[in-house]
Amino acid sequence: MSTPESINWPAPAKLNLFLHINGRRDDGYHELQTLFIFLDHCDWLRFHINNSNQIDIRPDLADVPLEQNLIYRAAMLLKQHSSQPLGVTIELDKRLPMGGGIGGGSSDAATTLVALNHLWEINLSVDELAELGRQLGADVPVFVRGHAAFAEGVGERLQPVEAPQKWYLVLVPECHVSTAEIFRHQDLKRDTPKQSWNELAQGNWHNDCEPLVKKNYPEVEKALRWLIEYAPSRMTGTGACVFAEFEHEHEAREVLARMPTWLQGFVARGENVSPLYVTLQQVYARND
Ligand SMILES: C[C@@](CO)(OP(=O)(O)O)[C@H](O)COP(=O)(O)OP(=O)(O)OC[C@H]1O[C@@H](n2ccc(N)nc2=O)[C@H](O)[C@@H]1O
Ligand SMILES: Nc1ncnc2c1ncn2[C@@H]1O[C@H](COP(=O)(O)OP(=O)(O)O)[C@@H](O)[C@H]1O
Repeated sequence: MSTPESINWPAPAKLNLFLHINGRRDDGYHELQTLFIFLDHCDWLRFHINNSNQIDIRPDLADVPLEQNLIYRAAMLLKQHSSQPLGVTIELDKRLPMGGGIGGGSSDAATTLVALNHLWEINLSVDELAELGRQLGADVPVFVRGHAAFAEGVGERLQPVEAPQKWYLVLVPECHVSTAEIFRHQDLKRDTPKQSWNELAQGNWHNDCEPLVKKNYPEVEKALRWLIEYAPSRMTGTGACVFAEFEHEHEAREVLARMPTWLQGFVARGENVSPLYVTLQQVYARND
């Protein structure tokens, strides 16, 4: 029988199939409309719980001090909801590129909240976990809730949607794009009119950050220029990753096989239900 220790918890990537920026609020945050889906391409976390009152993460993340690691911050936030000396050692198998616009850090945080809520027996509701997630970053709640969603406001108003299931080829340019830097930039386009979900569901999607990121990061421009020869292509989030959509896996793999050595990428299936929730259901079923 498997023990809680032997479970690998997925932290899936996301794509923003579109990212429309509708304006800027007085506090500097941006009003946006975006469509989140998950990918079956994940970081993997293993949780060894104990009573040490300590949070350890192995291995260290290069360039991210422990106190800034979103996994550590998520565990510390959750721990405040118990009076016990809760501790954990977390093994992280990091596969998602950092600063790539596919949400690896936010997803790691969400998986930590969901898994430790169960393993530490804290039993917060999904709404309470999503609220903790919101304190860590704009993208954490969608990963906590675990369903593809149309997001509005500054990203906090989520409406679950069913996106058609497709395959994606994601290219990972060799650069990190800072979300804060892009949102601060004076040349960012911020005037896409708001539309209803019914209008947006018809298509005509774009990413308002893409022209600026292409201009400032030649690696992104080069990757898009290569990919667009094979299929309509777009950037996710504030970059740097770019993606193309395919009906069938073999079509995406054929393009992957043609990828020149100066590019890196992967093929993944789009998911409406996060792989995290598939794992959580399996854990519940095992405990019944
Ligand atoms: C815009 C998205 C789309 O998915 O970009 P990616 O990070 O995925 O590339 C996200 O919502 C980002 O979420 P996340 O990366 O969690 O952002 P946060 O840590 O909350 O904010 C980083 C910085 O981005 C800016 N920011 C973020 C969200 C927003 N609606 N308006 C903003 O202006 C703020 O300056 C903030 O300081
Ligand atoms: N566990 C984590 N995984 C990835 N990045 C993290 C993590 N904890 C903190 N960070 C910080 O968050 C930044 C954004 O990470 P990530 O979520 O991967 O990118 P994006 O928001 O562009 O999709 C990283 O550059 C890193 O400094």
